[in-house]
Amino acid sequence: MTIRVAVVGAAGRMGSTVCQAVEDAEGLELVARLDVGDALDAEHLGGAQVAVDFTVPDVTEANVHALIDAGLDVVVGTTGWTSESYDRIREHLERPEASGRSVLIAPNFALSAVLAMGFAAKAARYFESAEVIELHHPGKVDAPSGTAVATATAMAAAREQAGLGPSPDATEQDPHGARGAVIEGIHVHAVRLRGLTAHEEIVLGNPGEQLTIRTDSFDRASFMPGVVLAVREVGSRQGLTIGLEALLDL
Ligand SMILES: NC(=O)C1=CN([C@@H]2O[C@H](COP(=O)(O)OP(=O)(O)OC[C@H]3O[C@@H](n4cnc5c(N)ncnc54)[C@H](OP(=O)(O)O)[C@@H]3O)[C@@H](O)[C@H]2O)C=CC1
Ligand SMILES: O=C(O)C1=N[C@H](C(=O)O)C[C@H](O)C1
Repeated sequence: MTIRVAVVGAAGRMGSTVCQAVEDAEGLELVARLDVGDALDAEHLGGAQVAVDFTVPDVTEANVHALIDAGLDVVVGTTGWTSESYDRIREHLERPEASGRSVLIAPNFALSAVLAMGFAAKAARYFESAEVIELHHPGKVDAPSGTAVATATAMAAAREQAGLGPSPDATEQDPHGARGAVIEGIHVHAVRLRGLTAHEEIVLGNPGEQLTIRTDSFDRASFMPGVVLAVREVGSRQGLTIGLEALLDL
């Protein structure tokens, strides 16, 4: 059976790549390309069953609520989500009028990134020191990346569960913010550099040793198998799913 798909943010770097991937995928039909100024209503959604949102952090949550109200299942790659915005989507999906609708939100659809996040969470409890460095193209509007936030959050949870305290750090003066953002106690550094696409390095240290976990998306093609898988699977899930790992047998 064919799944009819609408792409929101279709003119963007990811949206345009997703449109092509949907057109190339067996069993998927691209029925709508929407971007800024297009209403998310029946007229513009072209009978789509699943919408894919790659827009901007400021609008993605409102888009998802509108798409649920329009009767679609939704796959979201846009970043900027928080535990509060996830909760609002969960609440919306529990309303009787949203019965049967499902949403999958993933900060990163590349297999290498999903694995790197998993490896980092597994390793976190074994190292005194842990930091995250994310490196992206200079057109990116948010920092740190959604992937880095998810990585740090999962590592912090693993460290807390293992009873680890803060990483050692004698810094007393940092007037320029050189130690980066601190997410759940993990320092996260963001690099923006012409020529890059999407990269992340997780560094973990113990006396006399270091573990480096690195993922590189050199091309947006790296995200497409994950997006296509999510489009195919979202309709058979219940409620809100966070992370592509929920669909993979890792
Ligand atoms: N989960 C994943 O695997 C990945 C996630 N991302 C995330 O995806 C998002 C998009 O990234 P990218 O494609 O590089 O960004 P772009 O800026 O290239 O694309 C965003 C598109 O959304 C459009 N847009 C803005 N507001 C709306 C709106 N209200 N309704 C519909 N369309 C709108 C923009 O239009 P305009 O330019 O006119 O404002 C633009 O065409 C980011 O949050 C990024 O972090 C990126 C790569 C992988
Ligand atoms: O903006 C991007 O390009 C990317 N955004 C996502 C993020 O913020 O984690 C995923 C990937 O890093 C590419």
